[in-house]
Amino acid sequence: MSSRRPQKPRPAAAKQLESLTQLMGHAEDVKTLMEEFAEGLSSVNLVLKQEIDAPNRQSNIDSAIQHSEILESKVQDATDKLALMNEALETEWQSRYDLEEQLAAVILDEAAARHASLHDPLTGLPNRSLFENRLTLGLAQAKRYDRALAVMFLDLNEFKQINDVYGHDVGDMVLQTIADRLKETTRQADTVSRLGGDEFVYLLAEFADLRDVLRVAQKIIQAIQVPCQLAQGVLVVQASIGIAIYPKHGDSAQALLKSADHAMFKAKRSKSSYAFAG
Ligand SMILES: Nc1nc2c(ncn2[C@@H]2O[C@H](COP(=O)(O)OP(=O)(O)OP(=O)(O)O)[C@@H](O)[C@H]2O)c(=O)[nH]1
Repeated sequence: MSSRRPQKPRPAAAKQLESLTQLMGHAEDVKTLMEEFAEGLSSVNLVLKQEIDAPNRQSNIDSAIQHSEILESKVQDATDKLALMNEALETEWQSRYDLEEQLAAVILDEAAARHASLHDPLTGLPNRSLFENRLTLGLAQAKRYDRALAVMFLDLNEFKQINDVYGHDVGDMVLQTIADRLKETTRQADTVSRLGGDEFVYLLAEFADLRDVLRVAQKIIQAIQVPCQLAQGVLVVQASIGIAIYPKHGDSAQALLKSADHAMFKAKRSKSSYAFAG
């Protein structure tokens, strides 16, 4: 799991704001120059109009030309400033684009880190932490609406042998196959999680009565027993399930998990596929 803290884009944003403020200053300069230019041009036009009947024609023309040259240089100055502004604006756009990309990457990183902190890397199933959150939430709802809730603790039988005989990689593949089947048998309101090793837990938030819970347990048992077709051969895996019901077998997340775990051992000892707590 990555623990890298995402970079905050704040200093870059402050810099961008400063540059934009400078740009506004430039824009004001250019606006003033343009206003001066328009004013100057109309005064030159006025001089040229008056020139038609003027007694000192030559000196008036000289002064108008001089005035016009000054204006030309001001226009050149404004044009240069505009070019600078364009350049600065392009830089700002590029920097805005970079910041947006940076921000998108930070958001993706955060989402990936959050997902990794709540899921099992081998199977992609919710991990213990996410399961406990959902169980606590489910319990709060069950208490509020006076409903029952079931926790099923599931442990594969003789899984160690698979590792020992076929190797750890094959063991991993079996765990992934079982996890995929468990996902398929889980309804949207329910949660299945891998606690670690060959242990999985189920949270059943909605069911009418115990027969419903048993039906789910049997569905899980059957799904697990479907032979795993691997390059190394065909493997049949079996599981033992312990079932605890709120409020009968516990009224906290820890108490229910503990009761379901004990029931799973009871099932294992009696070689049954499942057993209820108590
Ligand atoms: N391949 C693989 N094996 C794992 C992983 N995590 C734990 N294990 C192994 O899973 C096995 C779990 O064995 P246990 O549940 O104790 O024993 P078991 O053989 O299933 O026996 P019973 O539960 O009594 O039927 C151990 O050998 C662990 O080393 C994993 O991520 N991958």
